[in-house]
Amino acid sequence: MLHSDWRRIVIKVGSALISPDAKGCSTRYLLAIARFISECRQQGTEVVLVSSGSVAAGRSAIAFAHQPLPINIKQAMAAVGQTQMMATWSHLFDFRCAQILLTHDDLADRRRYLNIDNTLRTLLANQVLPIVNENDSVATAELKVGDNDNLAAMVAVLVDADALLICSDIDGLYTANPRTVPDARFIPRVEKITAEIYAMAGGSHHAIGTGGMTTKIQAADKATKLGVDTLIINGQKAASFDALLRGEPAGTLFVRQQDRLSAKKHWLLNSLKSQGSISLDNGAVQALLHKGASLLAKGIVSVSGQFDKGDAIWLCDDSGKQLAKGICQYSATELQLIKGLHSTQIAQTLGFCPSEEVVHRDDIALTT
Ligand SMILES: Nc1ncnc2c1ncn2[C@@H]1O[C@H](COP(=O)(O)OP(=O)(O)O)[C@@H](O)[C@H]1O
Ligand SMILES: N[C@@H](CCC(=O)OP(=O)(O)O)C(=O)O
Repeated sequence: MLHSDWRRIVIKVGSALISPDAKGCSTRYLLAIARFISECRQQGTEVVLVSSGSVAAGRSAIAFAHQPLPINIKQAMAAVGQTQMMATWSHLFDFRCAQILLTHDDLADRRRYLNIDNTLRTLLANQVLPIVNENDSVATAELKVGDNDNLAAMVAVLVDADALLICSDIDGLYTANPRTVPDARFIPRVEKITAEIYAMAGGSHHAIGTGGMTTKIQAADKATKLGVDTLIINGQKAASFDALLRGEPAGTLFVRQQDRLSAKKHWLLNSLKSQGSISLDNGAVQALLHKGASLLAKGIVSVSGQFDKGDAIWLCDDSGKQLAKGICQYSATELQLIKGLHSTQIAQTLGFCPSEEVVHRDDIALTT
């Protein structure tokens, strides 16, 4: 049985597993990974896949002999390889897959961040497997996250994942790159990511990987700070997945620094500045405080301040007491129009309905 705390996981698969010979996609390693993903879903764990490999898979289609590859060549390769990569994954599953291509800008812009969050939640709720990659064909160097290890960590935080599994071509973290330092020792568990841990990491040994161990440690750093356990495992060995499915350790575990929910609550309450507030009727207050429910338009009595979709706002009772802070799916202007309405009336009033919830339960932190 998979780790019982893992209700939602993000699995990142590196280029070396998708395209081991850098000549199109191969199922050599993907079969075992696909079987693992299917098994996780059968056990009730939701999965988001972050898949590299578009550049590696499209490499043979675009003529270019020199290294490093210029950006326009990589973009053309990615445009060819992305469709091949998606087709390869889709053939390995008997459920639907969805493609999500992101740039750094999409994650930095609050409005787009929320849209991605809503899309991913909707896909998961409909048992579709989201397959995320960087939008390599359009993103310029300045717009790029740059590597899928960091992208996967951002996605793991975005979807409130319990764990991030980084599947690579090596068993996990060693004290130095074992391909160049033969007596490097394997590290099964990292309690805290320090400068010493960063110093162990070297780059990739092959031309198709991006970042090597450095970007994996950066990813683990980002994710564990926000309550996401991070594992680096060898995706070339089916035994790694069998061990995880039996609830046994595999690879290198970077232990999360604090509970995921308290990390998010801390971030919401202390890092996000509130841009406005809404007051709620008694029914909404009770649902918020005692049922852990999302906030619907029906329970909103009044709106104050000028805030935009994606801003943090205070949720107050009718005396103005601040009960919780949350990320609002609508602007203040839109809320003025839909306050007190049933969710089914939102679309006919605004002409659109990005979300039935005004503030989703995952985006609410109670003050007490
Ligand atoms: N300290 C280290 N421990 C393990 N691997 C390391 C270390 N430093 C560098 N590496 C290299 O990182 C590689 C994995 O990163 P990378 O090639 O980018 O893979 P991926 O395509 O899976 O992202 C390993 O194959 C290894 O050559
Ligand atoms: N987005 C790129 C992959 C970037 C990347 O981080 O690659 P890797 O180090 O193999 O995970 C692609 O699809 O080719």
